[in-house]
Amino acid sequence: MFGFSDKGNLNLITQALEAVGRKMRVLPDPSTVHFHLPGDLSVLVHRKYEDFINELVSKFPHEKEGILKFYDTCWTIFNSLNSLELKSLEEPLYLFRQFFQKPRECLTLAYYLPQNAGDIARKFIKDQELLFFIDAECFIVSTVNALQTPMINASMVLCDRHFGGINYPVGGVGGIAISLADGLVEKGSEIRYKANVTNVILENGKAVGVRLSNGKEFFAKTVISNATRWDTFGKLVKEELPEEEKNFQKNYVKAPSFLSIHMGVKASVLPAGTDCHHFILEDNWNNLEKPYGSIFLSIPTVLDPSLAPEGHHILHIFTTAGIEDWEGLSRKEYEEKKEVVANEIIRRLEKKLFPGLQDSIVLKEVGSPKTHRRFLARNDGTYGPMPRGKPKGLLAMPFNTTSIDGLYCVGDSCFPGQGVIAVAFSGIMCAHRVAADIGLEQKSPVLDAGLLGLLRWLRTLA
Ligand SMILES: NC(=O)c1ccc[n+]([C@@H]2O[C@H](COP(=O)([O-])OP(=O)(O)OC[C@H]3O[C@@H](n4cnc5c(N)ncnc54)[C@H](O)[C@@H]3O)[C@@H](O)[C@H]2O)c1
Ligand SMILES: CC(C)=CCC/C(C)=C/C=C/C(C)=C/C=C/C(C)=C/C=C/C=C(C)/C=C/C=C(C)/C=C/C=C(\C)CCC=C(C)C
Repeated sequence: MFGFSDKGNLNLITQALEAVGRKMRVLPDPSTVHFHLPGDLSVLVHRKYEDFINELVSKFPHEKEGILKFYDTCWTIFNSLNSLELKSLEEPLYLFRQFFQKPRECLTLAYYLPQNAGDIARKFIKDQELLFFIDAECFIVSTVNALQTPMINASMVLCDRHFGGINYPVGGVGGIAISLADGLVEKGSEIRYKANVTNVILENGKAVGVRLSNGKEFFAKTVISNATRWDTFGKLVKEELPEEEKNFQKNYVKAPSFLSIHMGVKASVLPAGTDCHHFILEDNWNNLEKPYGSIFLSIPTVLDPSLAPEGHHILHIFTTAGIEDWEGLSRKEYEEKKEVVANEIIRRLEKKLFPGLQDSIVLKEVGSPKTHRRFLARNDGTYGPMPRGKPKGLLAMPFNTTSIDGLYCVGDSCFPGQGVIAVAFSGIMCAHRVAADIGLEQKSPVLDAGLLGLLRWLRTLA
């Protein structure tokens, strides 16, 4: 996980837990990911920045200068981000204060806001294989290539992995939700589980509450939806799609979902010193973004052996997959297809990394895009938004307010997009905007109207 460090302003998981009086024990991951790429290009992203740069330069010595310039630009952006107090970019008083206190940093961010990582990489780097590598660097966090990945988001992940580092919460990532929920309840909140919202209740065009599938209704001053914008406006709000959302859907499509395999294997199948995270694209760069084209693999027991019985490891293997492949099958066909597709992926891993993998399996569970759709209640099981074409960086991403008074959105279909830290930031922004709107924080209605209008107009330019 990103966001778990004890320094800077971007350790948003640490901060969220702290806010509710919780702290989790974490184990530092010595690397972010081990890339296994076409042409037997192997790159380990070490935690220490210098080690990573040395490794990358050793593979592309002729591009040393370009590599340094590209990643240095990322650091300029990251340092600007990390120096700001993170609050709502839709709240003008805060925004002006930040511009006044940190003009250089804010202007840097404003300058890079409409730009993408691939264009910047091309300014400094000519080697096509290295540009493909930058595509892979972006793809693992955005599900699209570098030309479609906003530079701010790329900089955030390409630097924070070295600054705050990747850290593993002992006991597993499920502990994060449990700790947050415990802390919230202790602070006086109430959480309703198995509460399936089917409607946002509107009164005179204002959101005033929600209705559940069991018919119960809840009323409030403010409704915040963490469902995707496609679900919020396609299912929960029964009105015609507002113009703002039409614009969002014009600029963004649903990213594919995942096929996920969770396996328990005999420990002996992994060579000593195996890294925790791997990304595998065997022999054709053109397959990077294709469904089932590349394979993600995490082995959490490398860091936290207590998760599996002694002598065993857990493998979480996943690859992008679209819902359309999995619709219209009978139960039997569906189960058979999961088996066939999973076995093929396991065969590829066996060939590339772990000979004997198939015979070492003790337990195997396969989830399809339908599983993601069912258990996460996400439209088509989507991983999040993906630009339809080449985006203008983050310019078109909607923030938290919506065209319906009293209704706000958070999550990965809001600025700045996919990723736990990204959605945590969208939560912080939303909390601040709501606090201003209900009178808990300062606000200026005149400036609000001006800024929100300006942002709306900027989005139409993208
Ligand atoms: N790498 C991974 O495997 C992984 C895993 C999980 C999350 N993530 C990150 O998390 C991000 C997603 O975070 P998010 O918060 O936007 O989405 P989310 O899907 O994690 O959270 C949305 C929540 O809303 C609930 N919900 C949806 N519809 C509902 C309804 N009608 N009624 C009641 N509850 C409803 C869901 O159950 C879910 O708990 C992704 O972009 C991804 O980067 C990554
Ligand atoms: C408003 C205007 C107009 C202007 C103004 C200017 C300014 C001031 C601006 C500002 C801005 C800001 C602050 C921004 C922020 C941003 C952020 C925070 C971002 C973030 C991001 C993040 C991200 C993207 C992340 C991501 C991550 C991820 C996705 C991850 C994932 C992972 C996975 C999938 C795993 C892997 C595994 C393997 C390889 C195995």
